[in-house]
Amino acid sequence: MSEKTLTEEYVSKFSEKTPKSREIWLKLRKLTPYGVHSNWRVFEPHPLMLQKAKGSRVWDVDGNEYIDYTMAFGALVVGHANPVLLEKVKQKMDEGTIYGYETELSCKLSEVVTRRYGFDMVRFSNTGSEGTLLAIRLARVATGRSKILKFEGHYHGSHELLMVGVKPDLKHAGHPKKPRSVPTGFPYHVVPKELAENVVVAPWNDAEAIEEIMKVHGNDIAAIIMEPVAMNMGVVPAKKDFMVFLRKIANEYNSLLIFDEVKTSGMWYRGAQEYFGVKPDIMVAAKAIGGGFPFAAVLASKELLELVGPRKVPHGGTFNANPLSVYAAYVTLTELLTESNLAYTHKLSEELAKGYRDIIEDKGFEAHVVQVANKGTIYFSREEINTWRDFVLKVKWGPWYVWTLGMVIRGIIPQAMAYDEQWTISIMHTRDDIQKTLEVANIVAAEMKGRATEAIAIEESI
Ligand SMILES: NCC(=O)CCC(=O)O
Repeated sequence: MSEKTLTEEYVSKFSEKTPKSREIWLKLRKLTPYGVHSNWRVFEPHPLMLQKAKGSRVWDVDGNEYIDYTMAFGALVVGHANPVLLEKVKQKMDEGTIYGYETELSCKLSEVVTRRYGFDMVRFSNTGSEGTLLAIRLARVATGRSKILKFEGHYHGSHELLMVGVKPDLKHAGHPKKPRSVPTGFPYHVVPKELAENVVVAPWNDAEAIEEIMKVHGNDIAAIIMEPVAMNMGVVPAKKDFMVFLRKIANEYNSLLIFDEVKTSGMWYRGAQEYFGVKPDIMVAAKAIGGGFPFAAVLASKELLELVGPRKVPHGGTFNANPLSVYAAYVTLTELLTESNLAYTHKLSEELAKGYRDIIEDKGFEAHVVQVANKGTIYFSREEINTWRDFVLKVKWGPWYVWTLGMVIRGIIPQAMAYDEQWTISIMHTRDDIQKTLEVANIVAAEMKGRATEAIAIEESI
């Protein structure tokens, strides 16, 4: 009888520990595709079904406790069931959940948000997808141009306008310096050809390539949109001089610069502009700023945002600025995601990264850690990852999968359970959590050392 591989061993242990998750998932799979309500939750052999959460911890339906670094894909920098927030929101709920009217608090929150991020005006909605949709619409109307430049591998939500070059299959993606506008879902054309043609795709962190692309398309580009730290190929920050270059070239061609800060707005007090020293024309903030409630904000100058209005640029949404999300965001931004609390998350994140680096060095793994503010990931590759192509071609997925399972079966969810995601550290994580995580990481690494891991192919997760 052949011996089990470590992958097989961990998959068996995972299944043994989570039978109820599996049972529910098998039922759910008959009712919703892949048994998940967001494609990002697909996980082999089955996703976890959670029961409850508190602080840095989550519990699954089998009663297993985990230290969680998914933090709802970064939406929970305040931590699970933050007591300060919940106490207030529970009381607020007695006053009703949604009105379809503005409130005094939506006015106060607009003041807080515009002051914090340094813009004249703001429009609220619920999700990052809605936010990037409005940002693109505004840019097109403001410039009278149709084309958008985005970066290969960057994800801006699940709408057709930007589901191009998101996780392109390299067989179809063309030259690395001049990527093709591959629609997501290829070859099924989820995104109509006419829409994909209006999206010009460029390589991340490659100023030379962008200069050439802008020479061809620059006068038709309404906006350059980016995640300032690319979050769907692990964690790939813009190089600082690249960011300065993007601001400059956008100005040169009269294109707008849009920061999709769905994830980065929860990293620094003033968002990515604080870290990069570059200010966008339009900022889309979401996830963490709502404290775990659906909330997004599109920020821009008065000149740009005043294009929105009846018989002008359409923008609506029944749930926009609903009193619960608004109150949650207000408490989150004024009491919880303070400068000192965010600095605390950065410190823990640095400690985690250092601990992981020590383990990698000690075990001689072909891997490295990237950490920025309260986010980070381990790449099973020694080489630096700067672009989507690097990510696909240089990172090994077998060790990543084994590592993730090895941690999960010992009570640590090291990052969102998708290969392209990262860890998020909340203000409710503790030094003790980091310590425990590193102890487990040491055990998993010791088991992995010297054991081969099966090569696995990466799959589109959207
Ligand atoms: N980085 C991608 C996400 O955060 C998406 C989560 C989801 O839509 O479920």
